[in-house]
This record gives sequence, C-alpha cells and structure tokens, in this order.
Amino acid sequence: MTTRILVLYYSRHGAVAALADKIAIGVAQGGSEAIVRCIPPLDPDTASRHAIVSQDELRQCDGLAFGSPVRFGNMVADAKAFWDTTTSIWLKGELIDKPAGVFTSSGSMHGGNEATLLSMSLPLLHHGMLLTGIPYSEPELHQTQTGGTPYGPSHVSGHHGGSKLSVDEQRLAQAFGKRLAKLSQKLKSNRC
Ligand SMILES: Cc1cc2nc3c(=O)[nH]c(=O)nc-3n(C[C@H](O)[C@H](O)[C@H](O)COP(=O)(O)O)c2cc1C
Repeated sequence: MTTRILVLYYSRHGAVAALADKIAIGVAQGGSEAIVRCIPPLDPDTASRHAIVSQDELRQCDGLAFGSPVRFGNMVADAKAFWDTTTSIWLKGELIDKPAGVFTSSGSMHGGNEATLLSMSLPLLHHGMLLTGIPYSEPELHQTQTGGTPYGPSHVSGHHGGSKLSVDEQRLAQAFGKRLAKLSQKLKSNRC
C-alpha cells in the first residue's frame, strides 16, 4: 500500500533540516513516499530549502513528521502560528487516526529538547493523530551521547550551532522515518 509521509519542518540554520533529510531517507526505506516541506515563515525574508507546505498537502498526507528548533524550551513561533491556521482541517477531522511524530534540535544537551518535543505533540493530539516516538528496540537509543530520544529524533547542535548530526542521531532519525512509513501503511490498509 503506497502512503505519503509529510516531513514538515522549520529550520533557520540547517540543523532541523538535516534531521528532516534523514527522516525522509527512512521513510523511503520503509516503502513510502516522503514529501518534505517547510512551515510558512513569519518573516517572509527567511530562506526555505524546501517548498512551503500547502493546506492540501497536510490534509492529504497519510502520516506526519513535524520538526522545529528549540526556542526558549518550546517550538518556534512560526510552527505554532502554522497550527493556528489549520482549523478547517481540524473541523473536518482530516488528520484523525494518521500516525505522527515530532523532531527537534537544541543548542545544548539539556536546553529543553524533550520539553519541546512534548509540547510539539499537543497540536497533533488535538488533531486526533496517533503519536509515535522511537522504541528502545533501536540500539542507538541506549547508547547515544548526543541527541535522539524516545519522544522523537533530536540533535544537539552546540553553542555555535554548527555541529553535524552524530551517527546515533542519524540512525535514530532514519529509524523514526521508517517507523512512520510502516505504521502509515498498516493504518491505511485497515481504513480501506
Ligand atoms: C531565539 C532562540 C532561542 C533559543 N532557545 C534555545 C533553548 O531554549 N535551548 C537550547 O538548547 N537552544 C536554544 N536555541 C538554539 C537552537 O535551538 C539551536 O541552535 C537549533 O539547533 C537551531 O536549529 P536550526 O539550525 O534548524 O535553526 C535558541 C535559538 C534561538 C535563535
């Protein structure tokens, strides 16, 4: 069963975008199509590496990976503002029972990445999506000294924001993408 996973993110300096790329690879490994899109920026001068998402792309997806940097222990305002534009999708229940998960990047290890992932989950729960993180059957979750959490993939980009994804962070992001793909296929086949 073919499914489409929307990998939707905001990234100012590229760290969340790097995670989105790895998640998209995992989605393809899981046998689904990854549609990678950016959240509409509040500042129209912000450059986006991928096309800006449309409401139709959100309503038509079979699963969602939603990414934002940590900003003061929470998602970026642009991401929250985007969810505030999705009322008509919510009213029609168009995301109900679709699998979804969240990913993030923080500057420091304990700068709020887990808190941010949990708060990013809230609009997805309101939309009736079925949340998934990363299970501990993924060995990297036990050993990571960088990012990667049971609540979703993460990266620690460092004080100056330039560090590359660690091997553990990359593997966990790919495993998460693959998991979303497999879940979307099972759920969609049950709906048909
Ligand atoms: C306004 C602002 C607030 C931030 N707040 C936090 C924070 O609370 N905790 C943290 O660890 N990093 C914080 N950061 C750092 C970013 O989360 C980090 O650099 C992230 O990797 C950026 O992702 P991006 O490269 O995709 O834009 C903040 C950065 C900015 C610009």
